[in-house]
Amino acid sequence: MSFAPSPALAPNPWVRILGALEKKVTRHSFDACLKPTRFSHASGTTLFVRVPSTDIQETCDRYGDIIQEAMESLEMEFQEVKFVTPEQDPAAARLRDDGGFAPMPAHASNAPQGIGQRSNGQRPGSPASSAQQARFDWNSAAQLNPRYTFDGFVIGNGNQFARAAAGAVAERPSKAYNPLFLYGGVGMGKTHLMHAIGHEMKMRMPQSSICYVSSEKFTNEMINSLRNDRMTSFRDKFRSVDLLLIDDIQFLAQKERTQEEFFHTFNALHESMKQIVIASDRPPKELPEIEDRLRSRFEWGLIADIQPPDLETKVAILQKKAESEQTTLPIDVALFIASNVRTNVRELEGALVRLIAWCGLNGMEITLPTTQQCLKAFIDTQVRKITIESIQRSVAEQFGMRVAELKQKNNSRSVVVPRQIAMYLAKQMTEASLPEIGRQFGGKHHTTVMHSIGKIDELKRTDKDLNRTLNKLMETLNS
Ligand SMILES: Nc1ncnc2c1ncn2[C@@H]1O[C@H](COP(=O)(O)OP(=O)(O)OP(=O)(O)O)[C@@H](O)[C@H]1O
Repeated sequence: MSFAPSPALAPNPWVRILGALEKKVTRHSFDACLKPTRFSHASGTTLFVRVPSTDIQETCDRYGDIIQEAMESLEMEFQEVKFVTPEQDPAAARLRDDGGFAPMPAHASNAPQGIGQRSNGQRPGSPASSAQQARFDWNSAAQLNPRYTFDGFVIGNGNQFARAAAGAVAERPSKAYNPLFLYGGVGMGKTHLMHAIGHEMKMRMPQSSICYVSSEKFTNEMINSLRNDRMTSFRDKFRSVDLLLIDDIQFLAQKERTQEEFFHTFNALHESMKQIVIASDRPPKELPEIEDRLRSRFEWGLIADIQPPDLETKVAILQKKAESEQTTLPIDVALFIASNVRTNVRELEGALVRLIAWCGLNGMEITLPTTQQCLKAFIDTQVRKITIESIQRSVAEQFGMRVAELKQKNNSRSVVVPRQIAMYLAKQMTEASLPEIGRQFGGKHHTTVMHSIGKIDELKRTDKDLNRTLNKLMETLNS
């Protein structure tokens, strides 16, 4: 029997399963994780269900057993449910290629009223639902993570200024600070704060259109629109929002055409008193490959940084996250995790998720000894973790230069070779992707990183000195 969906007629099997699940999980878990999901498509006996983020995907995967039970009790012929993020979903990819925005347009989800995001009131397939002819339906596409709220954000010394600024912007959009520019290291809560602004504004002004987009997605969509001669609808779409939340702005480095387009989007929104919030891994003045006119606009409003959390804040974050998982975390356990996981809040959460799952699966209570046992390998890797920063430091020391020089736009041989070596080591010794490596070297394009790695690979075959240097650096980093 084939379950290929015919959007207008086929009953939505996922909605029936959700109906059953609603009775089996807590209201909080249902609202946070299951409610934002959408039926994507069916293939054979597998149902594909779209989730807005990998976090939610991980949590939904844990419901495998009760989903199985629900399918059996509903006498469905499906064997399995696969949760896919918009990036992993072929159906979403088709929409993206079509120039639509990646996640879950209301007409693609066949979603029931009352579950998930608000409907825009249009009938699926009606002429007005076409992205070409109607204003883009930001209600269905805002992509806000339901867990990233102000309530779920723990305030500490390192983030209180950014949190206060975000609160002011959400309360008085375009009147408090416009733009608000948030910056800070990896996993420090910039995205969380942006989404929280979106949620708060939506609550205060339900009719407002909110767009959260990474600069990478903005770029990709612009390229698609250029290719398909749809720039007018692209512009209309982004210039029709009341709140634009744009993440990872550093990715606009060297993308001149996208910077130009974003410059006009920024001006159009600012002039019409719409709020703009920008997040970046560094302050505007350290974005050398962003045009001056754009950088100066980033400095128009308020710039707020987020510093790494101190021990107390990390403990409070862990307890808050445990609470939302309905788990009690003893204080000694929270202190142990907080003092051993030193990288960022994302890793902190990773350790907690692992601990809860491990204790749950083994039927064990969360105590200090079980935590030490469960997180041993995790913490060992943390201790040994080689980062791009540590590579940059070692390479800079080896060549008697400053780390900043490795990131600057300087093409003299004395800088290019150490930079290529550092990029090569970053690829070999960390799990960072090419774009991430490029990002940490002053916003270099991933093709530049690829070229650098290729160059070192090639030289290594004949250059003994280079091999000696590489071995020495690897030894230092590993020790
Ligand atoms: N102060 C905080 N309170 C509660 N949770 C936090 C806090 N800071 C960070 N987090 C959590 O840490 C995780 C990573 O945060 P987020 O994705 O916002 O980081 P980011 O700064 O945007 O990182 P990146 O630069 O890698 O995108 C999220 O799950 C977020 O909820």
